[in-house]
Amino acid sequence: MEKKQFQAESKRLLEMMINSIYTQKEIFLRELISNASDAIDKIYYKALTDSTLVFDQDHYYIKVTADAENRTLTIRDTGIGMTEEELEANLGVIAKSGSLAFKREHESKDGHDLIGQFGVGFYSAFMVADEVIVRSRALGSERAYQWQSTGAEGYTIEPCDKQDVGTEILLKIKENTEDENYDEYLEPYRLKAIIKKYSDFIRYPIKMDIADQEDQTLNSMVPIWRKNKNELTPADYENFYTEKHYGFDKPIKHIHLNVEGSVTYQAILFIPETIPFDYYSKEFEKGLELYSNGVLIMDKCSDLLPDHFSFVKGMVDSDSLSLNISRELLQHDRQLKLIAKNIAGKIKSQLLSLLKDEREQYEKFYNSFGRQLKFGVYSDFGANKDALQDLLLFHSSKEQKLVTLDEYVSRMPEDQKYIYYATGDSIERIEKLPQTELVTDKGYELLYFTDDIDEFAIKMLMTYKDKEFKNVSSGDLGIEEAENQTQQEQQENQELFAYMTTQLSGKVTNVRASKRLKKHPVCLSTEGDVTIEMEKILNAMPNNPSVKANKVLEINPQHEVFHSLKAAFENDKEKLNLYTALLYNQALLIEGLPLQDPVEFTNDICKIMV
Ligand SMILES: Nc1ncnc2c1ncn2[C@@H]1O[C@H](COP(=O)(O)OP(=O)(O)OP(=O)(O)O)[C@@H](O)[C@H]1O
Repeated sequence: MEKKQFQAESKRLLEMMINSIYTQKEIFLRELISNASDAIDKIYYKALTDSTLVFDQDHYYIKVTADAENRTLTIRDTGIGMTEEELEANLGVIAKSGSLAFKREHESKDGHDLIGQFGVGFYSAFMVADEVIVRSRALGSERAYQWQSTGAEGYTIEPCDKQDVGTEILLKIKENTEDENYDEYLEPYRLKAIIKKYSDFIRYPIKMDIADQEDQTLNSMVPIWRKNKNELTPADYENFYTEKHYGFDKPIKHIHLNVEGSVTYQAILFIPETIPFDYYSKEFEKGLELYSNGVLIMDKCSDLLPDHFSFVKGMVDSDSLSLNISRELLQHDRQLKLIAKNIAGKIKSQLLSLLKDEREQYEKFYNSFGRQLKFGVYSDFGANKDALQDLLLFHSSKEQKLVTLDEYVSRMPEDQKYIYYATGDSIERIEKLPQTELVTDKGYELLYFTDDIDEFAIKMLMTYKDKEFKNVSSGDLGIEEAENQTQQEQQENQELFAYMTTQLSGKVTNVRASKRLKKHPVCLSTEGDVTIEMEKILNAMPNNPSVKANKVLEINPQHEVFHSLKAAFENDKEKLNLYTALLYNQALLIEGLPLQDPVEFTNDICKIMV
């Protein structure tokens, strides 16, 4: 059977390509500048093997000229140029990349990789131009040719005059429409911004006449991430941070990576010092700048950073990414996943060494972004908790400063079963909590949780180095002497506690003798998973899930008040009711919980005064 070739309707193909593959029109300039840079690189390559050719960097540049009056934009290069046949082959056939063919012939060994590979970028010019005229003179040729096209209607090629080797691409910029302002592509400052954004690290100078300055070079040219770390000073990194507008602060640390192996990439990452104003809001977008071959592909690639490191700023450059023809990133790219994983590991080890060697700096960082790390422990059902637990810090009752979990556990006395913590709005408040008395009396260290995420994160962690976490206000504290003593009181006064529990029904689930109080008469504790602090936080949420903690009113059997309760239970139930209400309200106040009826509370106090 005869095999037939597919026929492409090239007119329709071109139209489709021009109008549907790019999401942003401004990238036409990136594509044309990348082509110009490739054309210069080709001379560089040729010079490597051709001794009659000398590549003197100073002779090569790209020049962008806007003529608003005549609505033309010209991109000129001093590159290798195209012969008549090459104009025909490269610009007359869609998806034919002369650069890809060239690349296959000349293996790159020194990072001078050509950018072009798909053979479509050039046509993006038709997104902003009605007509494109290419004048080109190839290296080693005496003649120049002109390729001219209005897009879908086809093209013509004819001889023309051009003195120097290279290519000149003239775009006749479209008239404005209702939806589209094409004038901006004739405006020098706008053009400069587009060039800075995408083509800042093109190796050759990109020049433009702006205001009174002729031939101003717009791009930085040398990507500092390709430089040797030893050649760079801290100031170089700081300047880069500022120039790239990563932040207004001075970064705490930079990470310069040059990774080769199963995945190859370079990156410069920064750990900022201060929180961006929108950081903890939903407007904040995490991500790193992503470059392929020094050309910007994406300005916020979120897949490169896990949420728990969303504060990191910086860029990644890799030649091993799979791009689609619009030079946008292919989703689910395996290489990208590898890079992201690698980067997360590097950030973590940098933070760990900061914690180890520059504690003060780490604490500065932690004050800004520690909350994000704790969110990281909690979210995704704790998937990242093991990776993050050693980066956490909490205020310690013993040290009166932030300590790591490892520091806490390493100095636990042998008889201490749990890692104890207490929750509250501030350190000062927690210090006064009656529930902490027994634990601190025992000489045990206590961690203070003042951030609303703290307890949620710790519940997700459950244990650290096999030690369970214990809220001083909930359940059994695991301290034995206290256990035996209160057990007796509890049994002897069963009826009193049962009576008080009935009095407080709906408010507490139990009243009992406290194991944790030493000097204070009462406190609230909880039974079950939900603590009072968690109840407060959950109930403050917008979709109020109305979660209730099972509260227990604990009475200190060693306190004198307890004798009054016992006496009232025997002789005067009304007095006992009054005392019960008073003690319950006091316990609420200590916890920072609202009183249901403050007027009744003050009346009750007056009753015992008169
Ligand atoms: N300024 C130029 N100087 C010399 N050759 C050029 C120039 N612009 C384009 N070409 C030639 O035309 C070909 C097609 O260009 P086009 O931009 O469509 O694709 P590409 O650059 O190869 O690939 P990509 O679509 O990935 O950018 C190039 O491969 C190159 O051979």
